[in-house]
Amino acid sequence: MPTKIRRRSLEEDPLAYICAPPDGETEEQRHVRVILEKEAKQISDAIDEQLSREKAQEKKGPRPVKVLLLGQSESGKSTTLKNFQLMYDSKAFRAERASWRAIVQLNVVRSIHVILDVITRAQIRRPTTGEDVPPASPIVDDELATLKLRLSPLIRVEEILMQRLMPNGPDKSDAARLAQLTNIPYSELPRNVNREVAVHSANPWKDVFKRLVGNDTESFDSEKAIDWEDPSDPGVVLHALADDMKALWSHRIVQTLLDRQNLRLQEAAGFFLDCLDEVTSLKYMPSDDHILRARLKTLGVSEHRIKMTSGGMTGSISRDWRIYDVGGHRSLRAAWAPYFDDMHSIIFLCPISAFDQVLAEEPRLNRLADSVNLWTMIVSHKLLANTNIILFLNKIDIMKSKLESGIRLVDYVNSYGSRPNDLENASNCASVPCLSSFPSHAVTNSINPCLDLRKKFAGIQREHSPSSRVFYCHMTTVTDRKSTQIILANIKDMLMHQYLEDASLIP
Ligand SMILES: Nc1nc2c(ncn2[C@@H]2O[C@H](COP(=O)(O)OP(=O)(O)OP(=O)(O)O)[C@@H](O)[C@H]2O)c(=O)[nH]1
Ligand SMILES: [Mg+2]
Repeated sequence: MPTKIRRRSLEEDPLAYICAPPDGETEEQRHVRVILEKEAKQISDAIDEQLSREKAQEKKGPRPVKVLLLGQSESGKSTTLKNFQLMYDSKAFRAERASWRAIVQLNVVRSIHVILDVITRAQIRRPTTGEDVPPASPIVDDELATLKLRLSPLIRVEEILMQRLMPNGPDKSDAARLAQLTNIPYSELPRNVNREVAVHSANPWKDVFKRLVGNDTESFDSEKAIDWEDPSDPGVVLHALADDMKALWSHRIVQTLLDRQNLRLQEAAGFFLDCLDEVTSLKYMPSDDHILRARLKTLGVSEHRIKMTSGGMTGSISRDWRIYDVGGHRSLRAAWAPYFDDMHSIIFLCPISAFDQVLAEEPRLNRLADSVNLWTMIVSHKLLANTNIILFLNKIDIMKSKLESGIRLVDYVNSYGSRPNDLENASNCASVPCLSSFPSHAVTNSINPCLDLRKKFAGIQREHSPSSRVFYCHMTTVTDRKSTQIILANIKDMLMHQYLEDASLIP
């Protein structure tokens, strides 16, 4: 029996609104949610304790500059952190290169599994009776069926990679959460479609991958870190299956099937099928760009310490920075709040290209609408009243290619009207109703989100901030190193300057 739960409004309690249970929650779902919330509360209390210990410690020296990355899942938070590391802690970034090789390999296997699932569905729906299958639906021929069979060793590759990544098995709490959200037992979720690779922040990143790189912690340069002679290295199987994977990806029927299902794999996170020659080569080592494009979901909150130096008229100054990367999945957002106190700056990422998508964890909620709800919650939060807010309207590259391919904004954003379907117009469109007023259960066609995103987000910030504050907005593609590094360098200098001003070191 669905239980009616009164939704608290954004004005009453923004955080409760954002974390509110989905409409029509059943008793069983409520039971699982209550257990998970209890777990989350315990974690949150432990974080509070840890933070107050750290604060006591910090009083002994100069305060570090603290930056919190926020935004929904797949908005680009971890990718922004990677850019920071690449620029200012390149030794640590290099040390992780061998580990990212495994993630890229997992990403490749995942994309292939998505295709194999599509083929399986097409085979099941073979039009023997003709019911509910369009007459022009492509039939999986023998060649494709054989290719599918030949690629079955990839299941073993995935298992080996997952075992190395998570020697203690998948994170059960995440499994429970995902199962609860989809109503399908976790063990029965389609392989690789919903089972995203995720590593909990409690597992230190490098420790997880020591298993891949061996015990020599000093051998940071990746060539030496990998045992190239290891016959069980997943790279060997991937190399052997490279031609079959390429044949599958370029197969006419596969492309038609993907098209029919509106599956735009090229725009999905962790897409590497267009460079299979490179990523399946025997001595493959991911480039910086591949690392930025690799997808690994974040669970929990991880803290990254980087020493930053800023030069100026008064000489150069070094400070410790703490950058916090959080998981953006809906069930993980309750862990954000303990970090709000004492934060210098928030970088909030909104993937604007997601205007035509819904949240994986709440399929009735448009992703742009979710970002706007989150944004409203963040800017109106009292604990963040004096925190700088930097907004990244991210994934501009995907936005551009979507608009160019004819995906019509008007189909998702009613207020866009008959304006031309291009990026410039999309980002300059004015006169739009307040996004936060549209119902969260609305499906894309009936919502009325604004298209003047810059103006709209800035307007919400002005309207909802408890007091006036520093606010910057950038249109970003954080997988693009060059443009992102310019933006991050500016942010670093701005925050350092402000830090010194606050400490009265600059008049
Ligand atoms: N094309 C493109 N891909 C991007 C961009 N920003 C991020 N991505 C990719 O999107 C995927 C998700 O990015 P992440 O940084 O892992 O997202 P996140 O916000 O940390 O997600 P969670 O950890 O689930 O909260 C990765 O594969 C990134 O490479 C962008 O501007 N353009
Ligand atoms: Mg992340």
